[in-house]
Amino acid sequence: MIQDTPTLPVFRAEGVTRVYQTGAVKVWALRGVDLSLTEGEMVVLLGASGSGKSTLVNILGGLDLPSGGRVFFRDTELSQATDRQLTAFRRDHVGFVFQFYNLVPSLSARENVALVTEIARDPMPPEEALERVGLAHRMDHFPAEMSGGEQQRVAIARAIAKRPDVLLCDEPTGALDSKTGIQVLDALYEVNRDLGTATVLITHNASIQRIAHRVVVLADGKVVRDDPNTDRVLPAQVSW
Ligand SMILES: Nc1ncnc2c1ncn2[C@@H]1O[C@H](COP(=O)(O)OP(=O)(O)OP(=O)(O)O)[C@@H](O)[C@H]1O
Repeated sequence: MIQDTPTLPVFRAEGVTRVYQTGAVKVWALRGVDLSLTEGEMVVLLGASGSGKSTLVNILGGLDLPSGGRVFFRDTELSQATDRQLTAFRRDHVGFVFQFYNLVPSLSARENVALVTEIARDPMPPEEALERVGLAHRMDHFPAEMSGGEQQRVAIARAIAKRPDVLLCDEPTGALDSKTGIQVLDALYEVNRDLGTATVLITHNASIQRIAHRVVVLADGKVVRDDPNTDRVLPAQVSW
């Protein structure tokens, strides 16, 4: 068993709602979510398709605003922020990892990561970011020359190279088989452990919850479970 319990709040959501309106039809994607995320914590977010996971993570990451309720990043209220403030928040504090890697095909792994480090305030060298995700030997490969898991690890290197405070991952292993999926989880696990980056990981694979400090389950736009994981394991111990 691995014991490490971080404590300070990095995100706080209070009564968050999100209603999508398409014509006359309203969809209540979030129906009053209360949640806090602690500095350095790894949270796995589970829930059926349509339960509101991506909506919640997009709001935490400043990609979207709630319809009601309040969201704070440390002392800053995101739910009151202007577009310009949200852009600055995302640039300075958030790394995103999505199911599809969105790498530039004509650029090497190193160059894909350098796209971000060239505009960040205090970036790590692209080489260090790639080493952290186990790709020291693939720096000059192009996306088409890499496996899905390697491409996703380049995407993780790109997300962490600007040293974000939080890493928001929406189905990062959704397109991967078990072997490459575990390599991707290893990279996320080590970033969280070694850099202390608070991490939210959305997944449909319930066995992945075993690597989390805390497990949150959404159903129908509400938190129906929010529990610490007292028996954390390494990604290699997850049965896929
Ligand atoms: N842009 C949008 N316009 C209208 N409805 C939307 C929009 N985005 C999401 N929804 C609806 O909001 C609800 C929650 O969607 P969300 O994508 O947050 O769920 P999810 O739990 O991430 O699902 P999945 O696991 O399938 O990705 C769903 O009913 C979805 O159809």
